Amino acid sequence: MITLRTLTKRFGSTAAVDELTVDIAPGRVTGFLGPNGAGKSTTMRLILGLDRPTAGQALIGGRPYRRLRRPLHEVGALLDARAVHPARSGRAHLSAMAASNGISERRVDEVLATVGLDERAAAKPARAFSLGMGQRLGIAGALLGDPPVLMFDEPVNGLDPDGVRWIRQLARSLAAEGRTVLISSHLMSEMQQTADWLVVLGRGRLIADAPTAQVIADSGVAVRVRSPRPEGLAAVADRLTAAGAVVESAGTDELTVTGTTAERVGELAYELKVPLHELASHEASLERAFMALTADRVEYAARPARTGGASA
Ligand SMILES: Nc1ncnc2c1ncn2[C@@H]1O[C@H](COP(=O)(O)OP(=O)(O)OP(=O)(O)O)[C@@H](O)[C@H]1O
Repeated sequence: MITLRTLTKRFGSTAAVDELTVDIAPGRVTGFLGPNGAGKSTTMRLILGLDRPTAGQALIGGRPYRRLRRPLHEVGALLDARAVHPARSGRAHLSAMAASNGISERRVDEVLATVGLDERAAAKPARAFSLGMGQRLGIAGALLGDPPVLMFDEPVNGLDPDGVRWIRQLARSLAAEGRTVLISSHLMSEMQQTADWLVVLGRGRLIADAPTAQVIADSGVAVRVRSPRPEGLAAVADRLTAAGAVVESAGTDELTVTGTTAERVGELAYELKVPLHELASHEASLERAFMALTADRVEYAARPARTGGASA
């Protein structure tokens, strides 16, 4: 269990993490989401005692990191896959970690096998590692002490589709063993498949803490609208935005709308005399749910040119 209580970290006038209170429970994969700069990495660093909070607490199994007696056996983390000495081999890196924590060389063999690094790959110097091999080595390091709590920051970064699937299965099996698994990622389709639960941050604040399926269901259906008349479509978009719907434009002839119904869009198009070539409802994806949740909390927003705003 990871427990955050009014956790706050300021850098000058920026609140990177702002009074964050949430529990990350064992036995499930929790996806940690948020736009760039939302505070995910800072939160993970605070949990690991790499930064000191300005206020509040981050606890692992009820204790702050600095009070853990055998940290490697209580929490394992992959934060930066490049944080390995470039001249050191993967095996030497893990052996050094193991030796300084009273862990046997046999466990090094075990974790290398778990992450799929064979003898030859593990003998290479870290500078010769691909990004994917670096991620696997980082995960091997996180698993070394067989900890009940695991945190992976962007673990699928640089992995090929096989590697992505492997991470998904690993995360799910670690959670099924009753461990706490916290994973940050920007790949929404991947998180939709991997995470049972989501914690979503926006500008350092908690904006969702709910089962993945609920976050998606709450965002409702997405309505796709196509018209050969860009001006007419822009007028429909403006009216929908004014009524509180979230409108995204894909080019000048297509909109995706959440927070309304296909019926409402059809009536509006009829009222404004806009011919439609397509009007269809789809179950929302996590990608769309995420955009709706964080629309007004992104640091750098790209606004659709014709609709005059994507937020409601
Ligand atoms: N050492 C630091 N000094 C000053 N500001 C910082 C520092 N670390 C982070 N920040 C700021 O804190 C905020 C949160 O950053 P953080 O890296 O935690 O976000 P993130 O959600 O992990 O983003 P990303 O998805 O881009 O990795 C940002 O505004 C960032 O610029």
